[in-house]
Amino acid sequence: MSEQQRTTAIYGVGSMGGAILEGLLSGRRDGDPEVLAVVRREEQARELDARDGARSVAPEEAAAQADLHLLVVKPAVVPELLEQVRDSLRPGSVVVSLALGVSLSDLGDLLPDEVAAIRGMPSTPARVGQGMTVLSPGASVSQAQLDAVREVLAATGETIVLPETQQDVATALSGSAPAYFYLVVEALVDAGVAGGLPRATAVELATQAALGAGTMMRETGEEPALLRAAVTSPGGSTAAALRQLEAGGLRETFARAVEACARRSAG
Ligand SMILES: NC(=O)C1=CN([C@@H]2O[C@H](COP(=O)(O)OP(=O)(O)OC[C@H]3O[C@@H](n4cnc5c(N)ncnc54)[C@H](O)[C@@H]3O)[C@@H](O)[C@H]2O)C=CC1
Ligand SMILES: O=C(O)[C@@H]1CCC=N1
Repeated sequence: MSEQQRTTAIYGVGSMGGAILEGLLSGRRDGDPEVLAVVRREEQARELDARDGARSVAPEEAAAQADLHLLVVKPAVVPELLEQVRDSLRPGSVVVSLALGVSLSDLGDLLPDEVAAIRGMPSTPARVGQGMTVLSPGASVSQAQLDAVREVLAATGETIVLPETQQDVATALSGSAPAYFYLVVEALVDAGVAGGLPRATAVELATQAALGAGTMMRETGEEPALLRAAVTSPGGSTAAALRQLEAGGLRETFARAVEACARRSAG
């Protein structure tokens, strides 16, 4: 994949594929190739064609034209989709499967030898350029191919390369994790409303607290435990709240949640 000819195709534009498409389109510069999108519904195809920088195409056409193929269909759809496009894929192109639990070994069985495979796990904040994609490249992926994939995905947020053996637990801390944070914010909002705040105010306060905490962790690089201690004034209100969270079994609940998520990812 050279800089000039890099064309990306997305197969499946649902929650996750839609988020990646938005990230890619917002990072697109004048002169960049269109992002090709494979969708099933006519109406969705028409909506995509009306967007600047996107074009809906048939699966075989995407396979023949793109250098980088992002599979964002449900895991069970991956085999039939690759069966449909495998003979159209160009030698030297790279298929990145972003489907839960689809292994490099599965991909190897479904792809021609001259097409490289990467297993990945993205996250929906890709929509606003704040996603994380955990990448595990197959043995035949060259450094140049991996760099090119990371460069394309940079428009959707961060990327990290991990061994495939860590994909399941990484899914629990990354791909699925935005949902846990939304749930925490939902719970805080309900509690704030119960305490007398207007719902919109409660959402605004809890959202800013989440954003502020995330930005502090990212920008200071300090351990979360230290940042938490800095909020916890001796004998104060935060200590009273944290004691209740610990009494409610927060850590054990998250330990079980991560374990269940990783188990589900492993199949
Ligand atoms: N939603 C999330 O936060 C994350 C999802 N994923 C993975 O992304 C994949 C998709 O998940 P969601 O977006 O949540 O599901 P979804 O159901 O919202 O989207 C799947 C899309 O694929 C389309 N589709 C089905 N068969 C197709 C075909 N043959 N060709 C083209 N499009 C086809 C469907 O019409 C739908 O729009 C899954 O494999 C999931 O494991 C990974 C990380 C996070
Ligand atoms: O829930 C799921 O199966 C997908 C994979 C990770 C996040 N969402």
